[in-house]
Amino acid sequence: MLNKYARAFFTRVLTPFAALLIRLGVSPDAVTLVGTGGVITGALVFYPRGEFFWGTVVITLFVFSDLIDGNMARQLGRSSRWGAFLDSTLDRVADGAIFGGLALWYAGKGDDNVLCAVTIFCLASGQVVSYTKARGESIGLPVNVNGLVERAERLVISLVACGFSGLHKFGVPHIDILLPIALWIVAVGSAVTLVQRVVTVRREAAEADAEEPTVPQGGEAR
Ligand SMILES: CCCCCCCC/C=C\CCCCCCCC(=O)OC[C@H](COP(=O)(O)O[C@@H]1[C@H](O)[C@H](OP(=O)(O)O)[C@@H](O)[C@H](O)[C@H]1O)OC(=O)CCCCCCC/C=C\CCCCCCCC
Ligand SMILES: Nc1ccn([C@@H]2O[C@H](COP(=O)(O)O)[C@@H](O)[C@H]2O)c(=O)n1
Ligand SMILES: [Mg+2]
Ligand SMILES: [Mg+2]
Repeated sequence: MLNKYARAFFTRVLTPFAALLIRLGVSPDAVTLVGTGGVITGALVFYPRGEFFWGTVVITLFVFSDLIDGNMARQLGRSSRWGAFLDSTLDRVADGAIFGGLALWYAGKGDDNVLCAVTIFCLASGQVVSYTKARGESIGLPVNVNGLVERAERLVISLVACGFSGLHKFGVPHIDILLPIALWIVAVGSAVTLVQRVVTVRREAAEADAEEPTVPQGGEAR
């Protein structure tokens, strides 16, 4: 949903900044790499210590690089297969760091086994949700579904809740309840999205097999 409705807005807002980076000689790949490095640093330095506010500020500053790199590549007319691969692969790394950092908090000083498990479920299910699309497309299916909770939703729900929960350390009472609520929402939403995508791939695969029973290249069991 966000990908559909918010992307156009952020493209307009970020295009001048992307153009500036191009004029400065920065490459899209450099933005992808630096952005991911910033997200990993923010997540793994701050979240395991329960510093949710500052962790979220750092992550937010860098996570928008994911919208800037593609924008730069398109302005340059240099959208490439390599760029698409790098972008998607590093998305998975960044997501792993964000939910991994939160899981480390709950496994350590946060001391909550249930929320630790929910956070690990968010991490794993988010990665599998993305994999369903990538694998479905790699065997030649359109995978014509996005589902309830895509990556942008997972990030916005988690980061907004995390940032506000961090205000608890500055004396705002009860606000830290937002993070557990958000993690449960992301966990349930990701499970629903997974089912939506698997059902779609199953239907599309059956239709494709009925038309052409040969397994496409790269489609063998892995
Ligand atoms: C006192 C209050 C304290 C609060 C502190 C700060 C609060 C922080 C608030 C918000 C931060 C959230 C920002 C997160 C936005 C980033 C979203 C983003 O990067 O989305 C990525 C996505 C890129 O798509 P790609 O095509 O590159 O990625 C594909 C995707 O990963 C697929 O995954 P799947 O969906 O299948 O699971 C993969 O399959 C595929 O391989 C991969 O290529 O971009 C979008 O989707 C575009 C939409 C972006 C919408 C952004 C909405 C932001 C909303 C609110 C912003 C609030 C602004 C706050 C600014 C604060 C500044 C300090
Ligand atoms: N280093 C990069 C990053 C991205 N691309 C291209 O942009 C597409 C992703 O666009 P976003 O707006 O979601 O970032 C990606 O599929 C590539 O085509 C690139 O070429 N190089
Ligand atoms: Mg990107
Ligand atoms: Mg991306």
